Amino acid sequence: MAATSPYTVKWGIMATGGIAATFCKDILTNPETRGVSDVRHEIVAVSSSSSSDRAAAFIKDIKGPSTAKLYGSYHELVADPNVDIVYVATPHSHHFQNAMLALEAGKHVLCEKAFTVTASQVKKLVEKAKAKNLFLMEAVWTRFFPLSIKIRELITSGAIGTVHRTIADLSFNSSQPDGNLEFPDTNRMVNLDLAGGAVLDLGIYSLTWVFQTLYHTQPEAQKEAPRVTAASNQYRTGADEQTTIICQFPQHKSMGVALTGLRVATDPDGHNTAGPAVRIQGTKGEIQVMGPAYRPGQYKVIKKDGGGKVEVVECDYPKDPARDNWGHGMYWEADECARCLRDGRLQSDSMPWSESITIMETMESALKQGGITYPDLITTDVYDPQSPLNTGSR
Ligand SMILES: NC(=O)C1=CN([C@@H]2O[C@H](COP(=O)(O)OP(=O)(O)OC[C@H]3O[C@@H](n4cnc5c(N)ncnc54)[C@H](OP(=O)(O)O)[C@@H]3O)[C@@H](O)[C@H]2O)C=CC1
Ligand SMILES: O=C1OC[C@@H](O)[C@H](O)[C@H]1O
Repeated sequence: MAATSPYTVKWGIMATGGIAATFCKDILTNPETRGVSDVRHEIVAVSSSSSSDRAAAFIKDIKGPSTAKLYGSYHELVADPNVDIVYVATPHSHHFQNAMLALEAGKHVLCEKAFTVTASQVKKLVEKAKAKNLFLMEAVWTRFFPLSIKIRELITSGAIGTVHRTIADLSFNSSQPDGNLEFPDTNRMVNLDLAGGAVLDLGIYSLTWVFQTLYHTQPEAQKEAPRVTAASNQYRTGADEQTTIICQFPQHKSMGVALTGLRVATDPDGHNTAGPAVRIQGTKGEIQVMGPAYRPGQYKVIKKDGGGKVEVVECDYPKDPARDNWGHGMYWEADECARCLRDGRLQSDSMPWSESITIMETMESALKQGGITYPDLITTDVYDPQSPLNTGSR
């Protein structure tokens, strides 16, 4: 029998910053290096809001195909008939306007986390995707790791009994001796105009662990939005520099604690000496995930009746020797997009629209309780193709 050829998805890349390079290098790796043969990826166009020269420098940097179209505007990218799906890799402040620009142009969308700045913006994107029969997904890559899938399976199979609590932390030590953070005030990590702050950049991962262990694993009819209690410390820019979010799921008698911050680190020495980044606690035992929460390398299963024995599972991120030994782990979410497009699915079961909305509502509530407010330009849910967020006139 003849082998079926892989389904090829044609990507258009919106923005040329750090994560765009990481993602593109991943999708340029040979899928066979991770045991995948049913889908493959092509980069057919790259756009920069600053210039087409910047797009050209980007494609050179990632050793991308010379056939890729190079655009000096996001509008040109979304108008390219050869592009199937747009990867939105701009700062979170821009996601709503940029993703809507692509959906309006009839493109499927994979949008970086945090999906948007407000829950109302996510809802508008979902409505548009539904109305136009387009695929849309928040790029929470961590959900697609074999490690995450395995842990969700362990939970649903009852391996650690009924899960009543998850504690997850993603925090970096960016403190300087003068009391400031290491980022200039204009940097996207702390700049309110770019939706800066710990929650939207890092807290989303702590919440990912809370949600994928206490919410996603529940039967559809029993999914329960959390009661949210939160507190933030504000940085001098007005962004949150440290936030703690308690998610209470009363019907399930469970609680999630999502910690995030830029003052002290989850992993102070970079060797996980301080212990797990995530603890998933059930009646029959506990799963511990060794950080960082966005890209863990190991988990442990500690059983209540395990007699002191701990199962330790290492998790690999396959590399491609033909592409400078590259392989970061973003290819798995890209493979999921390809399969959804191939199968005509508008949303992924692993990161469904309803869950993105509930998580965004959780973050919005936490930020409100922490007294964090973002400018109108980036919180509006009114789409404007000529918004400076779409035209690049910063
Ligand atoms: N999944 C993951 O592991 C990670 C995800 N991210 C997410 O990706 C997004 C981008 O982050 P990252 O790549 O680190 O950011 P960078 O600052 O490195 O890049 C952002 C890019 O967005 C474009 N852009 C458009 N307008 C602006 C503006 N006003 N200010 C700055 N940049 C602008 C620029 O590209 P151009 O000039 O070409 O238009 C710029 O290079 C964020 O939402 C972040 O949360 C980030 C890191 C890791
Ligand atoms: O998504 C992310 O993961 C890694 C962090 O370094 C980065 O700030 C964040 O955007």
